[in-house]
Order: sequence, then C-alpha cells, then structure tokens
Amino acid sequence: MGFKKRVTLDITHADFGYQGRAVLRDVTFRMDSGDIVCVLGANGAGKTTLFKTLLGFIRPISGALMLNGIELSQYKPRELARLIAYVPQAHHVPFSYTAGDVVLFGRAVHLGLFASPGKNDRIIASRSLELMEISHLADKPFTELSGGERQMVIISRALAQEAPLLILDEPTSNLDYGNQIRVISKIKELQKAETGVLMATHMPDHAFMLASKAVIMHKGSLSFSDVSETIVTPEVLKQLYGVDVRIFDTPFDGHAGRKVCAPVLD
Ligand SMILES: Nc1ncnc2c1ncn2[C@@H]1O[C@H](COP(=O)(O)OP(=O)(O)OP(=O)(O)O)[C@@H](O)[C@H]1O
Repeated sequence: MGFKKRVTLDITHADFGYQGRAVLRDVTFRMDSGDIVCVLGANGAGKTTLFKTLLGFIRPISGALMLNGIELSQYKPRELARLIAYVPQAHHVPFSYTAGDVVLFGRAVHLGLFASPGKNDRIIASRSLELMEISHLADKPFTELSGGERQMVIISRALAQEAPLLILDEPTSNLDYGNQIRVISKIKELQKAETGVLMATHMPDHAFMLASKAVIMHKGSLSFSDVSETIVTPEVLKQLYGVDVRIFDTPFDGHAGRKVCAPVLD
C-alpha cells in the first residue's frame, strides 16, 4: 500500500493523566516510521492513557509532545488523523453499515469536507480488506459480525487511512489463534512499508515475534529499549504481572530462533 509520509514522534519529560492527576510521569521516548514498539504493562498501567494523549483526545499535564518537529496540540484533528491511525480496544459503530463501508470511512481523512469517496478510495479500502484476508466480509452488516471479525475490519479501516503511524490497543485480544498470528505477520509487513507501529499488548511474546522495540510501564514510569530482549526479562515480567515466567531461545529450522515466554504454573 502507498504509505508515503514519514513520522517522528518525540516525547520529552511529559506527564500524562486526568484532571491534573498523573498516571504516567516524566515520560521521554522517541519513535520513527518503520519502528515497531510493543507497550507492556499491567491492567491500569496507562497504555490507553498514553494513546489517548497521542491522539489528542486528552492533553498532557506537562512536557513536550512533538510530531515531525511540531507540537502535537498545533495539529488539527484531520491533520493528525492523516499521520496517526488508531485501532481502539472497543469498537462501536452506531448504524448498520457494511464492513466495506466501515473500512471506506478510513479514507474520510483524505477527502474534502463534503466530498464522497472516489474510485481510488474504494480501491484502497478493498485492498485493505484483502490485506487482512477478510474481503468475504465486505457486504456484511458490521453489527452482525463476531467480535474478532469486527476487530479485523477495524484494523483494515486503520490501514485504509494510510497513516505513517499506527497505534493499536491490544489488536489481537479478540482474535482466534490463526487471526492473532495473521495480524502479527501483517504488522511485520507494515514495518517493511516503513509504517511505525505502537502497540499495546498483554503478550510479551509479541515483542519477540516482531523483534520489536519495547516500552515497559510500571508504577507510573515508562522505560524503553531498542531491543526488547534486554527489557522483557523474567524479572521485569514478575514485577509487572506478579507471575514467574521463564524465557527460552527456540531455534527454528536451523535458523537463529527467537525467544519465547513460558509461564511457570504452580
Ligand atoms: N477518564 C478517566 N478519568 C480518570 N481516570 C482514568 C480515566 N480513564 C482511565 N483512568 C485511570 O487511568 C489509569 C490508567 O488507565 P489506562 O486505561 O490507561 O490503563 P491500561 O494500561 O490501558 O489498562 P488495560 O490493560 O486494562 O487496558 C487507571 O488507573 C484508570 O483507572
């Protein structure tokens, strides 16, 4: 797909939260197009709060948030939506649009205020459905889809937006095993297209599968590593989730393998 623009996100000494009460303090973090960053943290750690701030839904309490060198608050919502596409945790589509229409909505940020989608927009929407391997759902009412099918449609909508940064809030949470792996593979493909992906996940293995960078949120602070293996460790996972996890190297077909997590059961 034709992702053309690049994006650099730069957060410096920022506090995020609600009504002046910080959920995350003194956050400093930078990412570029082509980076995949997995965000790990327990329930309530602040992952969605970070995302809502980056999307301009809530304002940071303090600090600097720059997108391509410009303060985030300077962007109009449509300009921001051309740079950042978002897949939220819950999907609410009020009317019975078809899945194809929902994906086509992703093109709205590229249209004039009263313009209708044109041929090119329809081609891009249909390609986004194909990319997620859900073209067969195009004519089905969104409200009649299963939770996992809706999730795949919403990811397609975000792809149709053709933004250089994609924020995904637990994108695999509703999906069956096959679709989870498919979504992870698509995220890898997006990296080849120089799209940046910032994704919250409760599966530390995702960071290893994607060979991603990693953000750890714990007790109001955020740490970051360019190499997830250095920060996603048994000690850190114990701190975050309060469970014992072993991490193994698994060679695949003679190739250097990747790490996998195995929780220790009592
Ligand atoms: N609108 C709000 N007003 C005040 N506090 C809020 C609001 N939304 C969330 N919070 C609080 O902010 C904290 C972080 O919540 P957030 O949703 O960012 O966590 P999360 O890491 O995304 O969690 P999860 O993994 O459960 O989705 C929580 O303590 C939550 O109660």
